[in-house]
Amino acid sequence: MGTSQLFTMSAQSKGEKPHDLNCLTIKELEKHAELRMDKQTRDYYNEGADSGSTLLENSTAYGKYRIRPRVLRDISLIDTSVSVFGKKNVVPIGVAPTAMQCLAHPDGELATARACKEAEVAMGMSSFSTSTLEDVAKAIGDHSHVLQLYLFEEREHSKKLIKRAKKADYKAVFLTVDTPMLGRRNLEIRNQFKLPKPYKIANFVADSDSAASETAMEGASSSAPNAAENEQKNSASTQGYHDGKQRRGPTGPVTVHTHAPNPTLCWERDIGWLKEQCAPEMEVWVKGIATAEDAHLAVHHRVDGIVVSNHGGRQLNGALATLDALPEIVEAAKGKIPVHIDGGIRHGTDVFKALALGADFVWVGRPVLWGLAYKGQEGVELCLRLLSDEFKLCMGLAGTVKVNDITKDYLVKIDKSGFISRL
Ligand SMILES: Cc1cc2nc3c(=O)[nH]c(=O)nc-3n(C[C@H](O)[C@H](O)[C@H](O)COP(=O)(O)O)c2cc1C
Ligand SMILES: CCCCC(=O)C(=O)O
Repeated sequence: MGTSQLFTMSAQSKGEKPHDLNCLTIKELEKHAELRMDKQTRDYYNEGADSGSTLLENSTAYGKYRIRPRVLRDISLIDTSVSVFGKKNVVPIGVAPTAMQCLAHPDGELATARACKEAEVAMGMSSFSTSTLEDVAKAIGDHSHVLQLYLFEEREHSKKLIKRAKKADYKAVFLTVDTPMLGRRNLEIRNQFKLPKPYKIANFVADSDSAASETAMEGASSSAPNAAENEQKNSASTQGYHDGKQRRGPTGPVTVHTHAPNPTLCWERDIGWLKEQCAPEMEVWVKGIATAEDAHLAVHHRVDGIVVSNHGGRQLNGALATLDALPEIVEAAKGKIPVHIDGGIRHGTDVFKALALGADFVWVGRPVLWGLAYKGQEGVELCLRLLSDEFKLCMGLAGTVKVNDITKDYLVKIDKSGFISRL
């Protein structure tokens, strides 16, 4: 009997799920997903803006740190759990909001929600999902779910969405603030990305006032009387945002390319307004903070929390990797509001390092999409299990038994010449 089989049986005998011997790491999950996704989806999910250097650095930044493990500490009882949005989360890991999950698997966001419920992990739901926010809320039950929001220039759409989110028991709104314009994603442009039939940007189909709005999503039904016209509008506006020639006010049907980027967003007008709309049921967080200055402003405008994010390297290429931006943001906000982080997290040790540098919680984007493409709900569960198991192992081998024990004392920074510095 091979060692891997033995390992599998030992996991099973403890009542844990058996290993998937074809997929033991997030890297392997990425490879499996690559084979299962069509080119348009693979390019849309995996690419970063411009040369993709920020996308790459989000992951490689973790390699600048090494762990200082402590020993002889009785780590037989490790508690990886934390509390987020008033609920227990079994690990300090959540599923970041990513758009259009039906591209990866027909069950899309519903499969992700069921996996999050099973794994007891919080889910971020994109406004631009291919399932409605109500259906996702039903699928996740009373486990934590938050709604990512693109605040549209057309406030009415956003108002309705917020109302629906409250009713569906979303715990918070994550306002995405790093998309005043759409980042330049060259593969998306070259592929002339469109959501294929029969999928729809589900939240705005239910919300639409007319058949025109319903059919004008990417992948519009050709049976609509004005489908051809809308199709044309869609690709024209996509082009307009990508080449930066002009900004049209986003009137008409809600599409990703016309409505998500909002160049008018600002602290003074929009945060107060959003807090009013969300109170008292839902918290307001800002997702896409990259500097101490903006962390101070977030505290000043009394948001409930921050997600340090560069949108997975899909917006401003050349921006700092999120892990590199984290320390100054933690210094500005720690103890005042919670600081979460996303971008490039591919190992349990990455989660440990982000927490050691002061993050309270991490969110994971692409690996979940890869899990979805690999095996739907089961694949997302596998993704979450790999990261959770690795994180628990890291905690134990580093000599920590509680998430709160993880501090910068457990890390050193190592530069390119091998010089090691304590933090
Ligand atoms: C395919 C894709 C779609 C995304 N869609 C959204 C979205 O709708 N709203 C949002 O705020 N962020 C979106 N993001 C950004 C993620 O929430 C998150 O910031 C990022 O994926 C984290 O980096 P990671 O993929 O390296 O984990 C998207 C990311 C990807 C890869
Ligand atoms: C305007 C983009 C909407 C989806 C998204 O956030 C992404 O693809 O990164």
